[in-house]
Amino acid sequence: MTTTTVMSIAEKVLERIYGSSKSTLSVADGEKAQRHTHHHVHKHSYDDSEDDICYSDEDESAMELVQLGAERTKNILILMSDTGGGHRASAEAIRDAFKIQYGDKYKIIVKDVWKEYTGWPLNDMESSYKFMVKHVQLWKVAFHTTSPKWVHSCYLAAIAAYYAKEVEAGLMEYKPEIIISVHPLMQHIPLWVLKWQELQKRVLFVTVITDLNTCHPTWFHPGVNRCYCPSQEVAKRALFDGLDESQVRVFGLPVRPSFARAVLVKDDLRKELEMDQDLRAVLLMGGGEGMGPVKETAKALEDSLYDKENKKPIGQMVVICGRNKKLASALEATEWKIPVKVRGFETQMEKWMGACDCIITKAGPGTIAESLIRSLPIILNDYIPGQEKGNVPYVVENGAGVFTRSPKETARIVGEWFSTKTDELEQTSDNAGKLAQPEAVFDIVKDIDELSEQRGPLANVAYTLTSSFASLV
Ligand SMILES: CCCCC/C=C\C/C=C\CCCCCCCC(=O)OC[C@H](CO[C@@H]1O[C@H](CO)[C@H](O)[C@H](O)[C@H]1O)OC(=O)CCCCCCC/C=C\C/C=C\CCCCC
Ligand SMILES: O=c1ccn([C@@H]2O[C@H](COP(=O)(O)OP(=O)(O)O)[C@@H](O)[C@H]2O)c(=O)[nH]1
Repeated sequence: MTTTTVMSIAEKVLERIYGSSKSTLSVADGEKAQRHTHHHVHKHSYDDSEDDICYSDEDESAMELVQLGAERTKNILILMSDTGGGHRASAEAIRDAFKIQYGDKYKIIVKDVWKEYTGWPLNDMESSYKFMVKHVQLWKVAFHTTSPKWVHSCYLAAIAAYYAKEVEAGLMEYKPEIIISVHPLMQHIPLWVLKWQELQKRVLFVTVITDLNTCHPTWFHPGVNRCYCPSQEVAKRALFDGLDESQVRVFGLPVRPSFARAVLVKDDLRKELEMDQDLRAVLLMGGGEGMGPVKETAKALEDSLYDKENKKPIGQMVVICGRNKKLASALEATEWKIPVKVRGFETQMEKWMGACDCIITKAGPGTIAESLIRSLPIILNDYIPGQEKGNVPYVVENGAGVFTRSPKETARIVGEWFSTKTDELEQTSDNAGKLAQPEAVFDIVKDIDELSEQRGPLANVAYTLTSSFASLV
């Protein structure tokens, strides 16, 4: 890809937005489209410091608005997509933590702006993603071939050429003073839009990464105010990809406050969830989509948790199928020798995790982080190539669990944990608890609040100053 090609894509984007081809661009790569257009109805001059803003005459009237609206509720837009269940879970975690910490100070909107405002392929990432991860080699190729910056920048610039205006309209409906992206593909286009609208210094843009280790480089955009990394490993990658230390913070992966703050008693939970009070319990799941070898593992567990000699169960099983309805109906229709609960998409995961003694799951980062908070020993039975690969050593090397793809081996391990190797179960549980970062989500929202406070009330008038934005709403 040559600079000229990137330039022509960027020019096309500007043409789409401003309907003019007279824009003069200086483009080093797809990320660095500088806007020097004649489209400056409201021009403001900034110096390099974020806090030091020089005002023009127009801004004086804005300052009056600032004083009037200084205490106004600030809008936060969280950009997410239901590609898997983890992005929504993290978005909701951040929303809930803001509510707990700051009450009505912020109005939080969680949205898939792509889905609501754009067209194919952005509006249907869920099914494209589901298709690709089902054909796992396809995902592997897509993940790795799009990793180089020039490749994904070109794809995203091409998409922006078609949809930047729609994304702009989407952002404008919510007039956010703060944008939080919890998805790897939601940095570039919104940041371009902010840049073209000269709102980059007024609207706070932060990324919260929801992968624990081998994340895709699209997560790292140098234009963000903060990049929250869940682990030191991800932080290293961010720095390597060009982010500055001042942009990077490591607090952990945001998990819903219902996990972090609730005091849960196993006996009470089992009563509430109508589980057996005495038998040890294994939780079996496969992320929000119910992926991986869930059915085969359930069958194998039925055998390993049944004492044939004494004709009685030595454990019980909970299977959470998420949005996989086919899996749920197949398991519900099965007769089991041991106590089994089959559930669809559960909204109170903290309770099911709190009621169980270990978990079997694919290597989804959300499920892993939640399990660690509940001190659950983890058996990882699958991972999505690319972003989930690195989650396996994260769990195994820290002694919080084991990895095996074999349903029989999985069932054997659980059988031993529940009978002859209870010490190992306890030790693994202790190790898991040590890795837990229940406060991460609160640290993240506190840092965002501090950043927002540093900007002062000026951010409140971001959308009264920019004519082209205002004309959209
Ligand atoms: C030069 C040859 C190129 C060959 C590739 C061909 C076409 C590109 C097709 C697809 C692009 C694939 C994008 C890859 C980057 C995605 C970054 C990433 O990590 O995304 C992860 C998310 C899912 O989130 C993860 O979910 C997990 C659980 O399931 C887990 O929770 C994890 O923590 C999460 O991170 O993936 C996506 O959202 C994928 C969206 C797929 C979009 C498909 C659209 C396909 C149509 C055309 C291509 C258009 C745009 C692609 C833009 C690519 C920019 C990289
Ligand atoms: O029935 C379900 C199944 C899953 N989840 C949540 O969905 C998220 C799954 O995220 P993860 O990163 O583990 O995997 P993904 O689904 O993204 O592949 C976790 O927060 C789970 O607690 C849920 O709330 N209800």
